[in-house]
Amino acid sequence: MAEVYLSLFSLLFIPLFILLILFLIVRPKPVRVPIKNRHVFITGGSSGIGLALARLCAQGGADVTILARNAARLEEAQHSIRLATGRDVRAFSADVRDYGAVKRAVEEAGPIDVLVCNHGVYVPQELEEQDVEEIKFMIDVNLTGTFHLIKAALPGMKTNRAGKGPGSIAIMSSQAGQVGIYGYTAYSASKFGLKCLAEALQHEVIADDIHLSLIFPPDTETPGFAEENKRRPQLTSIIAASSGAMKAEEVALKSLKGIQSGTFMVPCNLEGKLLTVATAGLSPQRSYVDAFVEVMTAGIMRLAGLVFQWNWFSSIAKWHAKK
Ligand SMILES: NC(=O)C1=CN([C@@H]2O[C@H](COP(=O)(O)OP(=O)(O)OC[C@H]3O[C@@H](n4cnc5c(N)ncnc54)[C@H](OP(=O)(O)O)[C@@H]3O)[C@@H](O)[C@H]2O)C=CC1
Ligand SMILES: CCCCCCCCCCCCCCCC(=O)[C@@H](N)CO
Repeated sequence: MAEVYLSLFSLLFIPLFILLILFLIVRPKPVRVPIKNRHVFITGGSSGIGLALARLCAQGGADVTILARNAARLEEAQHSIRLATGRDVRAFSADVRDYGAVKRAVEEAGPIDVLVCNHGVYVPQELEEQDVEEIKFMIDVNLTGTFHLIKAALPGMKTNRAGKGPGSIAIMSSQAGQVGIYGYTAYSASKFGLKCLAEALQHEVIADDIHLSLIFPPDTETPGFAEENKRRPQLTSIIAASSGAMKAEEVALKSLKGIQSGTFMVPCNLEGKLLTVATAGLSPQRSYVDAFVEVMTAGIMRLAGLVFQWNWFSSIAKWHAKK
């Protein structure tokens, strides 16, 4: 009998003890990042997820600035946001690959409270088939472009931060930035790079009350995705379908909630939640509840991940057999 009580006790006590420890040690500490009356700067704000997020932030009372290359699409976006929210947003035409142009735009826009690096390009193809120029294009826009943007914006973000409350740098990754998949060698590499950038940068800017969020959407219905689909290898689509598709507005809503709660890794759907727990590794975690889930399910999540890999390699083998 005593043994039963003892095992019952440890069954309850050990998890509660872990929960208490996590409550005490999770870092950085929880934070709220407001957007009302604050300057939110969104790259790629003229289309898809960025446009949906710009509209949402304008609705929430933020002063929104958007940046992209194509001036006509920027103007269209300004018009549609004004129609939907009654608010004016500012727009800058620049290529994130051009550091000088990014710096000029960011300086003219004025100090930023919430920087959303959402711009991105994706041209899927097997590495052997893909032109070197296309590989460089994805790395330059997605990864180097984000470096340019953050470098240009940081001095302004840090100025008088103490008087303005918490700031945020949000980076649009992808579920293909959590696991490498067929057809995405360059794209996944560019998105994985963003994760390392965010982890290291969080250490550097925590003392300035600036908080990083990495957002990991699945396939999302956007103009860019429609283009991608015209040339996406069949196997890429098969593997990507492991995670359900979303609408740009849904991803924008998850993104905003993640930014406002200062969450470091922001999943967008149920599969994304599993993927985020499975790939938690040594990432910062502010929520002791999420940390508890990560600790308690680590083994079973690894098992689930291996089952997914088994399934993906089976699809690849089947596809080759059919050829
Ligand atoms: N849609 C999806 O399935 C998924 C998308 N994502 C990520 O979400 C982000 C947004 O994607 P989505 O909304 O689909 O994309 P869209 O192609 O619909 O929009 C991309 C935006 O980025 C801008 N942009 C592209 N290149 C540059 C550049 N060199 N300099 C400045 N701005 C640029 C575009 O404007 P312009 O061309 O005028 O410069 C446009 O505003 C990307 O980072 C993408 O990787 C992640 C997971 C899934
Ligand atoms: C342990 C549990 C694992 C759970 C599920 C794993 C599901 C992985 C699916 C990966 C999908 C990648 C989509 C990328 C979309 C994208 O970025 C392009 N459309 C271009 O933007």
